[in-house]
Amino acid sequence: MIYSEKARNYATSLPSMHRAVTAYMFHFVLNPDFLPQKLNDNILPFSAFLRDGFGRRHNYLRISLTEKCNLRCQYCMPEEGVKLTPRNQLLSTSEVLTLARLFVQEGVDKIRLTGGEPLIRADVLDIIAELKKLQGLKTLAVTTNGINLSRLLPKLKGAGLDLINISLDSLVPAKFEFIVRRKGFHKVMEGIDKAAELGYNPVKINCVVMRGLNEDELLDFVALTETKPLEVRFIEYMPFDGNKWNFKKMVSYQEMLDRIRQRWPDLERLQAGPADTAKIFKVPGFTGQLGFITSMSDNFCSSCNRLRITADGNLKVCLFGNSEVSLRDALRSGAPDEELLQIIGAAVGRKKKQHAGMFSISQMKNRPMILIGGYAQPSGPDARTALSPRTPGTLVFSTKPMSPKPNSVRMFHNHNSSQINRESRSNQTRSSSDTQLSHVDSQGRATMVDIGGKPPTCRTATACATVILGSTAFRLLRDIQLAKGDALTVAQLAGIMASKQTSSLIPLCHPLPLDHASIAFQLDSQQSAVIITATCRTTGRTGVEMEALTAASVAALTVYDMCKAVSHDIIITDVKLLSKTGGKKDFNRHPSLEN
Ligand SMILES: Nc1nc2c(ncn2[C@@H]2O[C@H](COP(=O)(O)OP(=O)(O)OP(=O)(O)O)[C@@H](O)[C@H]2O)c(=O)[nH]1
Ligand SMILES: C[S@@+](CC[C@H](N)C(=O)[O-])C[C@H]1O[C@@H](n2cnc3c(N)ncnc32)[C@H](O)[C@@H]1O
Ligand code: SF4
Ligand code: SF4
Repeated sequence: MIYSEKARNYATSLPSMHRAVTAYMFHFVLNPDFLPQKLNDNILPFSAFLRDGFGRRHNYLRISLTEKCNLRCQYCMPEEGVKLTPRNQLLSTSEVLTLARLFVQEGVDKIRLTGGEPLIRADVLDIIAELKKLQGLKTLAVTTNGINLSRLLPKLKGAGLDLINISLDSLVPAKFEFIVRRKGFHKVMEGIDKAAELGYNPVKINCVVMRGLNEDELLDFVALTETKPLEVRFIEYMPFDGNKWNFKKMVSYQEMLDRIRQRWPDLERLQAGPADTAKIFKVPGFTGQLGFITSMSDNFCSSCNRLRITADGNLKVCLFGNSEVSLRDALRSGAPDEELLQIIGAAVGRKKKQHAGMFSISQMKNRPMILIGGYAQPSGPDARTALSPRTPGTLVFSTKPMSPKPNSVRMFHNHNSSQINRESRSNQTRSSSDTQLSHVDSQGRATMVDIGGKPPTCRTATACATVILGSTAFRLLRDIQLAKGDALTVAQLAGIMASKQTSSLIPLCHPLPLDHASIAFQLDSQQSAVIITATCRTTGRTGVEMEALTAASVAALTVYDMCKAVSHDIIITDVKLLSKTGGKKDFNRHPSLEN
């Protein structure tokens, strides 16, 4: 990074004609890490201001034209909308164009207009027409929700729009309206058809896949590519400020691919562009293709070529980074190009190697997606309503889907708890989307179930174990005459301590704060046995039966250990759960033993 900084500083002192070449050479000479990668790169110099410390060249600029939107997608923005930046603080048409010109001059050759909803900005046609005049800009693209598309597209095309990406998360009109909280399904479909009719190929369709909401439509979306020139891209649901992202809502690339491969086993992987967000596939013989945008499970940061300008004029060098610098302020204070470039170069130079991973980014402070441009934030109560396991009930949409399967009826419901709750696996017949084991991921590896979204409740569990001692050991234990001492006192402490260690012993068990743990003994002289009963209580999101079972088992082992000098013929048996309460379904084997 130091090398890049030096290159930039020196370069800005030169006449602009020599700047890029000189900065390039400095980079080459001063940065030892730079050489091997450069040899693989395009030989042409690229502005040092747009190259980061990892050698990534940022030739793709995403400009957010507005913070406003005519939809309220649950994963992107709260129903009431977001607090909007005052109009005078948003970039004007000429400011957008000035900044775009500067970036294109430095090497940006692709600009995507996004938002909010870019097509509700009144001057969008003028902006496109003016951008199109920039020398060096090869691709001008828009990402839109498609509501205004069929009406505007002929003019957008006339103004020079090269590529169009359209968001569509459901093929079921009622579900579409539920997700976006507005009407408009047919308008979006018309927009998609219009794009195909005007020759856009592929027309990219962005579908954010969310568990329990639209994951059951994957195959229907793929089927759309049979005859239409579409690239349907399944996007892993991403966390943004306030969007209540939760690991369990995200359907991973691997899981999606597995499901699609079950239907189309000969799905072919295609070669994607080096900086593409999507991994591309095709069903042989289909007109279109499909893709997966795997920001969460397999990030594509190493080939990142993106920068973004927010509608209020901040440069954001990473979607998941929260450092921003105001180009608007610099522009309005009359900063010349050189100074703007210094600001841009410094920000690009600070860009991190990659985002911090899905757990970290879900914790970090960032803008809501709607205010970044590119995707938005589900926030507010409704996002939870749609997805949270707290919400009881089943939402059923019986509207006939646009599906090639004639009789299928779409349903979506909050079945999350069946997937996250270790208590509730079981006898129920499961839907196909439910068949995955809760402790096994799509690759068959162990996973700890995410219980973060469940409400804490008071939960108890009682388990028992029986230790058959034989008459001599039984008598010595009962009369506290064992050489090792009072077996039941030691076993009682051992059981309590073990209950607190359960999550360390059982790999996929959650650590739980125990409110109480107790061990009781019954002496059965007929059987010469000790019956151990362990009860645990917590206020938490998952049950305590493993704690109770662990406590009973370890107490039993301790009894064994205390008595083994007397007999090796000791049997530990009947380790079982007797009861549990406070979860989705209570369980009671022997009501008489319940606490
Ligand atoms: N991690 C990450 N994901 C991004 C970024 N830009 C876009 N995406 C993801 O890509 C999805 C679709 O974005 P689009 O606006 O269609 O843009 P795009 O994928 O760059 O489009 P193409 O130009 O067709 O490649 C978004 O919803 C994000 O999931 C980025 O900079 N970083
Ligand atoms: C913020 S929107 C802006 C452009 C336009 N309004 C649209 O919906 O296409 C850009 C893209 O981000 C995606 N997006 C928004 N929130 C997201 C999230 N939480 N996770 C993944 N993608 C998201 C949207 O589906 C959309 O394709
Ligand atoms: S994703 Fe966000 S910006 Fe795009 S249509 Fe939905 S609410 Fe609007
Ligand atoms: S997360 Fe940041 S570094 Fe990674 S691809 Fe997106 S913008 Fe680039």
